Amino acid sequence: MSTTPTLQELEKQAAATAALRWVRDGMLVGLGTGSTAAPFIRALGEAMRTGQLRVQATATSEASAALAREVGIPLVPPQRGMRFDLTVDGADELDPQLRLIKGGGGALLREKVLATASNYLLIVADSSKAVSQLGKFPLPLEVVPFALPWVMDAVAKLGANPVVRVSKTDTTQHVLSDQGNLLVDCHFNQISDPQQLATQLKTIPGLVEHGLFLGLANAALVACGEQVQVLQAGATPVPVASFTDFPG
Ligand SMILES: O=C[C@H](O)[C@H](O)[C@H](O)COP(=O)(O)O
Repeated sequence: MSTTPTLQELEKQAAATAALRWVRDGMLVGLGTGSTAAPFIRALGEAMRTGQLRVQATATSEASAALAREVGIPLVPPQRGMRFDLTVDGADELDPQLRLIKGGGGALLREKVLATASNYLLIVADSSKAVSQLGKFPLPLEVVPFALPWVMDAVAKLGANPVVRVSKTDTTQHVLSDQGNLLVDCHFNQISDPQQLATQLKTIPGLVEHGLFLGLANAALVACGEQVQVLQAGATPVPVASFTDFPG
């Protein structure tokens, strides 16, 4: 039984489909995780099936790798010297400087690894993700289980209310990342200085990674209804149809 898609689902689809314009034949592509990255992976698989594009890819999660295999995108494992021409990923929040909160789907560690190893990080998002200040969305952390109590104490001292992520269907079960680590969602409400917070979080032992992505995104495709705008840090948004500054 098919249901009518919500406006948010249509926006995710529109942003994801527009991202195909950034892909060139022969690229090594990083595949993001989540409900906006997934339609991009499907659209890329379809473009490969019809012979429009040939690419290789690496995925930021087991879920995205499974989807990529399903739609026929060849996957390559991580290796020395590997750089991605393009990574396409979602975000939980993005601000006008293209600073991001990511990790709502628990994939922040692999996502940050690929984002850092990419020549171009393209974010795809529905209109609800664009904010003037980061922090309404709880900041995800990936934490080694042994270190949990001390990490919780340390982030509370930074002004957060930290909550260990549990399964939506069984709240007695902790959600684990693909690496087998815990996820902690830090409720700050607002993050006035993301760079300072990122620096402080990096000093906490056992905190493997945090979901602040600063200075990593090159552009974001944000859909508002059927219109997709290209956002770049410090630049006026332009409609995707008139954007020409592609990578490579
Ligand atoms: O860990 C998950 C990722 O950071 C996602 O890209 C992020 O949570 C956005 O996901 P969605 O596109 O489902 O809103």
